[in-house]
Amino acid sequence: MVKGSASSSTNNSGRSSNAPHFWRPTKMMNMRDLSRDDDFLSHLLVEKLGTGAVPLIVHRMDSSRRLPKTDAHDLLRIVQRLVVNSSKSPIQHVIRQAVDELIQLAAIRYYIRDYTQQQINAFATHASRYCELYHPSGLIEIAHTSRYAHRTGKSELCILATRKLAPGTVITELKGSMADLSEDECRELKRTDLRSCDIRRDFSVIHSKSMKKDHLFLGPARFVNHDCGHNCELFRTGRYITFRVIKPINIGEEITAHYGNGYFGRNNRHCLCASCEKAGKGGYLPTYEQDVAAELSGSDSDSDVSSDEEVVPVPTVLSGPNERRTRRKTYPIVQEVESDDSEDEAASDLVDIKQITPPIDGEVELESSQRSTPVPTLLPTGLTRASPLLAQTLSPRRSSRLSSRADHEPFPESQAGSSKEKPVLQSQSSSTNKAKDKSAVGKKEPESRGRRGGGLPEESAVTKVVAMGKDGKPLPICVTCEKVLPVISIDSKVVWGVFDGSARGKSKEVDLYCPRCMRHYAIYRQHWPSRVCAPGTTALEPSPPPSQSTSSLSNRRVLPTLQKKLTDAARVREPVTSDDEEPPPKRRRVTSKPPAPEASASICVASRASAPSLPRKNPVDPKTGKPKRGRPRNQPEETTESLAVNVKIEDEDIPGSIDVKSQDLQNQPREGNGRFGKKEARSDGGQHSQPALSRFERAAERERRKEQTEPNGSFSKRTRASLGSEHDTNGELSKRFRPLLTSREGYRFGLELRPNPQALSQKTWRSHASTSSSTPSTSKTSASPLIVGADINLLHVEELSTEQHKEFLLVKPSPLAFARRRWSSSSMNAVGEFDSQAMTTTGINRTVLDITTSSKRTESIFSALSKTYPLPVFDGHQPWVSDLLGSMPLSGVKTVTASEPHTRPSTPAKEQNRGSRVSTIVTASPSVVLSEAWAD
Ligand SMILES: C[S@@+](CC[C@H](N)C(=O)[O-])C[C@H]1O[C@@H](n2cnc3c(N)ncnc32)[C@H](O)[C@@H]1O
Repeated sequence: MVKGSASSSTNNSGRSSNAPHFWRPTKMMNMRDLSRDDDFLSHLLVEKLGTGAVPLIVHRMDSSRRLPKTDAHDLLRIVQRLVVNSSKSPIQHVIRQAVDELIQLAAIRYYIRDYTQQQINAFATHASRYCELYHPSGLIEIAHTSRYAHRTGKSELCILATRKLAPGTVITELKGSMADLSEDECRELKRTDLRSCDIRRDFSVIHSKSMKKDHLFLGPARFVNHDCGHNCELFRTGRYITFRVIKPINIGEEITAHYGNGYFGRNNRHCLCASCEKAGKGGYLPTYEQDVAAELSGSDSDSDVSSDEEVVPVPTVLSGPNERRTRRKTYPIVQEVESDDSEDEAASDLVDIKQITPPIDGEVELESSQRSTPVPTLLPTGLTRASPLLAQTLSPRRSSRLSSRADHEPFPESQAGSSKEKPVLQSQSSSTNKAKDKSAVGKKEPESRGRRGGGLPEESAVTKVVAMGKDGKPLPICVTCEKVLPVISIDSKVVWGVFDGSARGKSKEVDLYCPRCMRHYAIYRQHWPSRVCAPGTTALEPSPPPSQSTSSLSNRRVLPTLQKKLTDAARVREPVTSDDEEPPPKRRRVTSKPPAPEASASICVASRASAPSLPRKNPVDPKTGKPKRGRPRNQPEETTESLAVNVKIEDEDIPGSIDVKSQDLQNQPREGNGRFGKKEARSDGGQHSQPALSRFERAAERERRKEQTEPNGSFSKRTRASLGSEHDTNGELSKRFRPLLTSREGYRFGLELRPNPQALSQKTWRSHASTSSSTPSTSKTSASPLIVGADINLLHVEELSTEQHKEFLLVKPSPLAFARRRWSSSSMNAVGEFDSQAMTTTGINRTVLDITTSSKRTESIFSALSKTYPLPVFDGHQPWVSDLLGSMPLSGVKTVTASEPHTRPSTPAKEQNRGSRVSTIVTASPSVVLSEAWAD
C-alpha cells in the first residue's frame, strides 16, 4: 500500500492542529482498519441497535476478519442514556460519554485491543458520529432500503429525515470523512473479482478533482444515496464533508445527493434512483435490460469499462455471483471473541479534508471513480414477499400510529423481484384521499417514490398506496410508519422481513414493525418519528451502565495493555483550540467531583486527561495476584453518577465551588476496587465501616431495628434475651445495646429520615435570612442554619476571630458536588453512631460544620471527628457560632432540583421536630444540607 500524503495541518504527532479533540485526521491509518471500523460501528449502532436481530449487511471491505459479538442491550442502554442526558448536558458532552461507554464494552475493547492510540482516536471519532445521530435534536436517521435490491440482490442503507427540512439547512450530523485511497486500494475497490468474496466494488469512492485523488467515504454520510433529482448538496465545512438541503424535505423522506453525471455509467444510465424511476430513465428505461445485454456482449461502443482496470462485467444471471453479492456476504458473528489476524500495517492516510479545495463554491465535486456498471441481477423468484419478521419484542400499539407518514421506503416490488415482477400499487382506503386513491388503484403510482425533491408536501395530500404482492394481496406494512416492510437480503437470500404466503397468516396476528421503527421505539419509547416525550408521559429511565464482562480469557489478557492505551489516548485527546473548531463544552465547575477511582476509561474527555481514570475492573485477589472473577462490584461512584442524572442545575455559574477531592481524600488508601481501605479499629474495638447496603437492605434493617426497640427506644425483652450480655468486658454498654440516637423530643433519627433537602434548607435559610438583622436565632428558637462550607482546615476554630470565621464561611461549597452525595452518606453506622471516617469519604473533609443538634451525642461526634480527621467543627450551641451565623447575610438556596423521590413524613408531630431532624441529617448526611445552602 502506498502512503498517502500527510496533511499540511497535521503535526508530527499525527494530530491535526485544528481538529477538535474528538476528531483527529489520523495519519498513517490503515484504510482497511478505518473502513472496518466504520462497518463495525454502523452495524452496532444502526443495524443491531434496538432490533438485535438484523444481520450484518453493512460491510464494505474485509469480511475475512470476524467481529466480536456485542450485546444489543448494552448498546441500547448506552444510546438511551445519551437520550436521557441530552436535556441535561451539551451535545458534545453526552456524545463523548456515550463513546466512552461504548469503548468500555468488552467486545469493543477486544476489537481495539491491538490498536494504536491514533487508531483508537479514529475509532472513537467514527463512534461519535454514529452516536450523534440519536441525539433527540437530530435531523436524520439511518434506515434500510430495498430500492436497489431487485438489481443487486441485497438491501442497503439510506438516510431519512426525521423532521421537515427547509432549503439551506445544514445537516451537521451527516458527517463524513474521507480515507485517502492508494491506487492499489482504489483499484481493489473498483474491481469486480468473481473469485474473491471478500472484496467488492464500492461506490463510496470519491474523487477529488483538486487533489487528484480517490477517497473512501467514511461515517454516516456514506449512506447518502444518489438521486438525479437530489434534495441535498455535498459541501465541505472545515474538516468535514457534510450536506446542505436544497429542496424541501419531508419527514421520512430520503436524503439524497448527486454523485456526478457519470457515477452509474455514462449519463448514469444504470441509476436506480426515484427520479429515474419516475421519469422512466436510467435503470428504469424500458430498453434497459437489452442495453445492458448489448453492453455486456461488447456491442455497446459507449461502454464505460476501461481496459486498464480489472473490472469484470458480471452477467445478468439469476443466482450467479456478482459484485453485490460479494459485498453482502453474510458476516459470521462469532460467539466468542477470537484472536485475530495480524494487521497489515501498511499505511494510508486519512486525509484532512481541509486539503480538498472545493472547485466551485465550496463544494467538493464527486466524480465517478467507477468505470464499470452496476450489474443487473435478478432475485430468485418467490421473493416478492418476505419471511416472518423476527424479534417482535417491542409493542408499540397500532392505536398510536402516526396519522400520516411521508413516503420514505421504496416499495419492495422492485426490492423483491425483477422489474417485470413489480407488484401492483394500489390505493389504500383513506378518507382524505379517496379520490386520489382510486386513481392510483391498479397502476403504478409514479409518486410512490418520487415525492423527494418536491416542495414540502402537505401530509394530508399524500396519496397512500399499498404495494401488492404477486398474488394481488397487499404486502405487509410496518404498523408504525405504515410503510412496506423492507426485505433484507444477503446474497439474494432473505434474512429479515416477511415473505411468502405462509407467513402472511402470522403477520395478521402480530404487529409488524420495520427495523427502523423497532429501533426508534426501543430508544425513545416513542413512536417514530417523535423523539421527545409527550407532556405528561414518563421520560426514559436511564439504565445502569453496561456490565463489564471480562469473562473471556483473551479479554483478560489483552485488557491491561488496552487499558494503558486508552489511558494514554485520553492524554492525547486534549482539546485543541482553533478558529475552525467547535469550542469544547463549557466545563461546569459544579459538576466537578472526584473522578471515580478506576471507574471508567475515557479516551475522549479531555478534562480527565490529567487524572485519567481506569475502567472498572475486579479487585485483585491477594492470593493469586490476579483479578477476581465475576462481575465487578458496583462502586459508590455509580450511585453518584446516576444521582447526578437526576440533578438539574438551573444556574451553572456557581462561584466558589469547592473541589471536594482534597489531598487527604486522595491519599487515603484504597482497595483494588477503588473503595477506601479498612478503617482503623476504634478504641472500643468496633469498626467504623459499615457494609454498603442496598436500599432494600437498609429498609429491612430499619424494620429489624424497629422490631427490636420498644416505643421508648429501649430493646424489647425478647430482643434483649437474644442479644446476650448487655455490657462488654469494660463494663460499658455493649454496642448492640446502645439505644438508637434520639433527639431531645425522642425522635429516632437515622438515615431513614430523609427530608427533602432542598425544601428543608430553603425554609431554613429563608427563615434565617429574614431574621438575620434581628437577634441571632438558635436551634432552640427557630430552624437554625446548619452547615456552612469553607475551604479551610481548622483544628481549633475557637481560636479564630469572628472575622476569620466569617471569611471561612464565605466560601461556598459546590452544590452539585454535594448533592451528588446526598444519599450516599454512610456516616451513621448501624447503631446510629457517628462515623467520621465515612464522613470523610463522602467528600466533606473540608467542611466546617455547624452541628446544632441537641443530641447528647454531639460531643462524641465531635471527638470522633477530631480523632479521625482534623475536621473543623462548630458547635451550634456555642454562642459565638450563633452570633456569627445570625449576623451573616444568608442568600439561601441554590436552585438545585433533585428529582429523586423521598419519603419524608409530614405529620404535624414530626414537623415539630424539624430542627432536630435537620440536625440529624447534618450528622448523617452532611452533604444534604451543604448542597443547598451557603452564605453570601
Ligand atoms: C455511498 S453508498 C450509499 C449507501 C449505500 N446504500 C449503502 O448501504 O452502503 C453508494 C451505494 O449506494 C447504492 N446506490 C446509491 N444510489 C444509487 C442509485 N441512484 N442507483 C443505484 N445504486 C445506488 C449503490 O449500491 C452504491 O454503491
